[in-house]
Amino acid sequence: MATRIRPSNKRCAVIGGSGFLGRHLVERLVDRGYAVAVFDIRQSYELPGVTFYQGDLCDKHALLVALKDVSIVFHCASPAPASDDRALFQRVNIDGTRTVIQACHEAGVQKLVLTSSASVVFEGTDIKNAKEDLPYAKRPIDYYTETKIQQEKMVLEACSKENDFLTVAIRPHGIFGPRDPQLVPILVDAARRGKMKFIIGDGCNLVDFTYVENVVHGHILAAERLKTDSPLCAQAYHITNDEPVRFWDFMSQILVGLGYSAPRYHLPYMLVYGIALLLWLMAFIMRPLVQIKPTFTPMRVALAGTHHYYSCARAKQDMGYQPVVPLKEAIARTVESYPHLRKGA
Ligand SMILES: NC(=O)C1=CN([C@@H]2O[C@H](COP(=O)(O)OP(=O)(O)OC[C@H]3O[C@@H](n4cnc5c(N)ncnc54)[C@H](O)[C@@H]3O)[C@@H](O)[C@H]2O)C=CC1
Ligand SMILES: CC(C)CCC[C@@H](C)[C@H]1CC[C@H]2C3=C(CC[C@]12C)[C@@]1(C)CCC(=O)C[C@@H]1CC3
Repeated sequence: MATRIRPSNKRCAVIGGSGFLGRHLVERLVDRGYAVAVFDIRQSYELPGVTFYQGDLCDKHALLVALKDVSIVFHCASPAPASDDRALFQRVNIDGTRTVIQACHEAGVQKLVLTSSASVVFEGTDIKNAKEDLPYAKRPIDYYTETKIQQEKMVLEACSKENDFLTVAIRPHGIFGPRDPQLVPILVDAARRGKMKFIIGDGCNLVDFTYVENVVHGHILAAERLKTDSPLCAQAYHITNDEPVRFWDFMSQILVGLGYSAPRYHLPYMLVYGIALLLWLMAFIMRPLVQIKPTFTPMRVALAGTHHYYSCARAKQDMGYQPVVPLKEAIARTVESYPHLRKGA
């Protein structure tokens, strides 16, 4: 029988490594002495120790070139949730992830770490300190979440000790930090257009916002602790800041830090949700004629007006996870990193 040569444990690939989370992950991996291959549809930066492979993860042949001699693959590519494009989510998150698994098998990759999402259990109603054993959402709030569920199931089911291929899923929630193209820019855009005067609901709902470096730390711990005899095989792990915060306090701290006023006036949750649903339906019907992108989508309103925070006790127990940057420090670093989004800039 031919002996399979084991690729170096310090050679890994980051699929989606040009993105917000992916780039932070790549930078940390390089600091830790890994040789990194980035596979992405775009190249957004250059870094010593990193080789870029531009391609679509649905293309197995392109992937195989990037995965040569790689022992660990981090899969953190996805279309943006805001794209709301069902066919695209299906193609990239489901068909594409199937292709990633096949390519890993063919390239002799030993570990696959998937970036899933804590939202896989979120149905638009309160979630308080949920553990990972909560069932997947039966009615996911959008196509993005629907395909993240199927993606996670597929990756965890692919775990096979016999075939020397181990998998684990990380479920972050509300990632934020320097270079994030979503949370802070969307918030500032809404504030600049005078849309951040209102608090949806009573403003007491607790939410997890997780600093990007903590999410990166969770991914690297998972990869390094994933072994045949470890409890991590085929498991999902919440990775949070472990400091649930009032959604509107968090938004206010970012806004005030950047020189904008904090939202003050309360609006009933059901009223705003109803309006958002109506606007979403109108945008959907008019899609062939005109592209409308409402700020307050039903998904964002649900996220802004309900409790959704998660226990990371399993990650603490199985991989020794602890957040490395506390929330206060994380908010300060984030605010400082967006000088161009300050009021008046
Ligand atoms: N941002 C957040 O709050 C959260 C994000 N996540 C997950 O974390 C992961 C990373 O998210 P972000 O860094 O925020 O997103 P991002 O949009 O900044 O990065 C995603 C990257 O994937 C790449 N990509 C997309 N389609 C591709 C394809 N077909 N082939 C190759 N590359 C492709 C993009 O070019 C981009 O560089 C995603 O899987 C997302 O579902 C999970 C929970 C929360
Ligand atoms: C206009 C305001 C009411 C809201 C502005 C902030 C929002 C853009 C963000 C607040 C919570 C965020 C969040 C995500 C994206 C950005 C927010 C909606 C995710 C949907 C990103 C992908 C995930 O997997 C789950 C995240 C939950 C929280």
